[in-house]
Amino acid sequence: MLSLRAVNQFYGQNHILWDVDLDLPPGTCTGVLGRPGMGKTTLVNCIMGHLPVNSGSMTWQEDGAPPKNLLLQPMETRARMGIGYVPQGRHIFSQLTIEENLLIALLAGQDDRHRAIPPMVYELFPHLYSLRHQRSGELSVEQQQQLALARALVLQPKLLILDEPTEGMSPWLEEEMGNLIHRLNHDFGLTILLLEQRLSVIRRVAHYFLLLHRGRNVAQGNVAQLDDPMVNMWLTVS
Ligand SMILES: Nc1ncnc2c1ncn2[C@@H]1O[C@H](COP(=O)(O)OP(=O)(O)OP(=O)(O)O)[C@@H](O)[C@H]1O
Repeated sequence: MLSLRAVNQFYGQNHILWDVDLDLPPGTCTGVLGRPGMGKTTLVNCIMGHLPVNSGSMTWQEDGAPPKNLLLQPMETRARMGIGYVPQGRHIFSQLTIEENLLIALLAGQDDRHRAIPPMVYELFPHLYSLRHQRSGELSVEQQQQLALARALVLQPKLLILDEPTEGMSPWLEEEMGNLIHRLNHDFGLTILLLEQRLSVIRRVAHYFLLLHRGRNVAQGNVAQLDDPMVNMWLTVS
């Protein structure tokens, strides 16, 4: 579905991503791990087109369709092509109602396929349906995270990118979020790229992992290979 090869990115003179390779096969869930500041969000910003890539390639391919050079697609087109994004910190419009937040997200679709909020959104989040006329700023952390997810789903993405979805959540809510991510991946067939500090979540829902350290992928593979020595070397903060 998405392949990155030798992606490099700079903030001014600072070289942030170094030759990053990543493959996201359709229907898989991949966790991106790393200590704070190691380049996870920068990588996603490059995929979404929020930041320019200095060198390397990004190829998007859907079943039976010819591959597309993602780097040639403007930011708005990437969302329409099927890449959904839930940013860290959610960034919902707190003065607007739940429904207004969802309708604004729908505007980005700009075509006949995206005229109404798809039924699966309120099926997944029945609470949001009953509260749909409530201002988003009045929602709990969990409900706000659900809204951020729902907003990314209104354009019915094929790839969903989640940046720290369990941030600020209790262990119980973390488990609920894990269930939801698993459902989106397993039952709805979404390909998922999950940036997550909590190893328990990655181990539970991801098939593959990519470990970033100072902007380089120092390890990647099947999530079963993510053992304690690797965790101690690259993830434990001393
Ligand atoms: N706007 C910016 N201008 C300059 N440098 C930046 C900018 N944003 C991030 N950086 C630097 O890029 C590096 C990678 O940051 P990034 O936010 O991608 O890391 P991260 O792994 O997502 O961290 P976190 O887990 O804290 O979100 C860091 O050294 C950071 O200081």
